[in-house]
Amino acid sequence: MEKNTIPSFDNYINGEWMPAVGGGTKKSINPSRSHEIVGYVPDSSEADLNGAVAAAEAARAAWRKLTGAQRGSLLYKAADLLESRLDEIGETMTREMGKTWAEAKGETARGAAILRYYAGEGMRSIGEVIPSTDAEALMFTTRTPLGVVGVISPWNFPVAIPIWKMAPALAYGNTVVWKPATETAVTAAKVMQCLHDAGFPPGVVNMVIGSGSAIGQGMASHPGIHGITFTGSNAVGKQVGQAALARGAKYQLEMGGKNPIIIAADADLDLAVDATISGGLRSTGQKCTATSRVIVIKDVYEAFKAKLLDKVAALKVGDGMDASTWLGPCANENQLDTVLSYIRKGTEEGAVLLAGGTRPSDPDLADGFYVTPAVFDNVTPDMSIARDEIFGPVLALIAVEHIEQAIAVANDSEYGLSASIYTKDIGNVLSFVQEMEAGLVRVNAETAGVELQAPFGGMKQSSSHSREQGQAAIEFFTSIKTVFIKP
Ligand SMILES: NC(=O)C1=CN([C@@H]2O[C@H](COP(=O)(O)OP(=O)(O)OC[C@H]3O[C@@H](n4cnc5c(N)ncnc54)[C@H](O)[C@@H]3O)[C@@H](O)[C@H]2O)C=CC1
Ligand SMILES: O=C(O)CCC(=O)C(=O)O
Repeated sequence: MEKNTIPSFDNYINGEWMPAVGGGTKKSINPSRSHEIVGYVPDSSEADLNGAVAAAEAARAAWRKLTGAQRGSLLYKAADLLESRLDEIGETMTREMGKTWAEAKGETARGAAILRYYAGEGMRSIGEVIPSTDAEALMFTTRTPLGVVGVISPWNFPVAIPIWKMAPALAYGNTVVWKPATETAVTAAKVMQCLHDAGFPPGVVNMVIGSGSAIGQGMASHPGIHGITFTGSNAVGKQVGQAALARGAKYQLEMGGKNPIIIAADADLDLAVDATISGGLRSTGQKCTATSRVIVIKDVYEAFKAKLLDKVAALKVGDGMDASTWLGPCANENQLDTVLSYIRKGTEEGAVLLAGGTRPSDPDLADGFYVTPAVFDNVTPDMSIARDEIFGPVLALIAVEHIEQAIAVANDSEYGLSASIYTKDIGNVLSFVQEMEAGLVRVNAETAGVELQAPFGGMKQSSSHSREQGQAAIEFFTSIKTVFIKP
């Protein structure tokens, strides 16, 4: 189906591609050149969602009865297909949300690795034997799937995040209805095509593309969805959680971050600068694990700042498909507006903008949602740029006297997702690891960079206190059943 050579994509329901019942479509555009349409995608309504939920419900009994190994074999096939389409899917991701092609391909490869990890889950232990007080009885735990799982995913990791939700959901015997972000729905359709080609039975995994208010909220309130897993903003996450709680469904929320990096006086400053740049500015700062508060001990503040500014000045902003680009555009116009408004606010509240924070002067970039990477000096912990999640290429430098103050400032946030420290001092490391209120703490490493085999999630407002990925995923996607058997 082509509209003037621009491809159109459909929902995927009960093993078939189909347009939205009402026929509505939306454009997915390229944030590097906003006039360029990447594809038309469905603007679905409740009728489409109901169809997908009904298909997932009809498929779930047979899917649950397969062995874990049988389910896993389909995940292995999907991984191979995703990997074989890495360039194409990576390019689509770059054209839809702007991250560089290298990052997009890396994320797609990570998607394949996640699929393989959970394919193997089908062969691992799912329970334990517990001694009974009855000498004749055998007591043990097993796991049972939730049923139909709703997956609401954002645009910033359009392959990895939905896969780290869908792969365990499917491996543990659930069926899935997936609502991707419309901004990256073409990428989603290409991921879905891999699952289709892998041969999942009709109805086991479904995709409905549409607005958050219609399909996302519709999923959270749908009585046919037994568990809902969400990644995105705090405001929406809380609505999803409340709607799920109101009807007694299980929910899991991964939301924002305001992640600090602490630079101790004994840090290797070159490595710390590289980690700050990579953690804070890759993917244009649009990671929930992105570094945004850079807390530096005053003894090395000026030296660190000079090295940071040198390297930030060398970062090339441009189209992510251009091999020389280091930093793509913001993913959409709202993100660009948010970033520019925080840059204004930062200056108004008394921080000093040392670099970037403007639209690039290159006329070739005028039609994209570009902003140059910003570094703020003289930031105090009460300023908006030190408190709110900006989700853009903005680094806020905060000077502190000593490590205790650094950790106190780092903890002075409503969020608690990831945090890092650069130091060689074991005392600093131990204080940081023990006192830092974050779900992911990293020593001599950047704040971003989640490993698929380890639990991932935040403290405080960053999550619903659950964990995703690794073995932790089983806690959300299954219920424990305690079995007591007596002759
Ligand atoms: N934790 C993370 O990884 C992410 C955080 N964000 C944060 O959110 C801010 C806004 O970005 P958005 O794309 O607008 O995030 P969002 O929270 O609106 O979108 C995330 C997902 O939720 C869906 N959604 C939107 N409204 C919904 C509703 N009422 N009920 C159910 N689902 C709904 C969206 O369609 C998308 O699939 C960003 O600036 C950033 O701060 C955004 C994306 C990812
Ligand atoms: O840092 C990462 O690799 C993952 C980040 C993430 O989960 C997110 O931005 O939602």
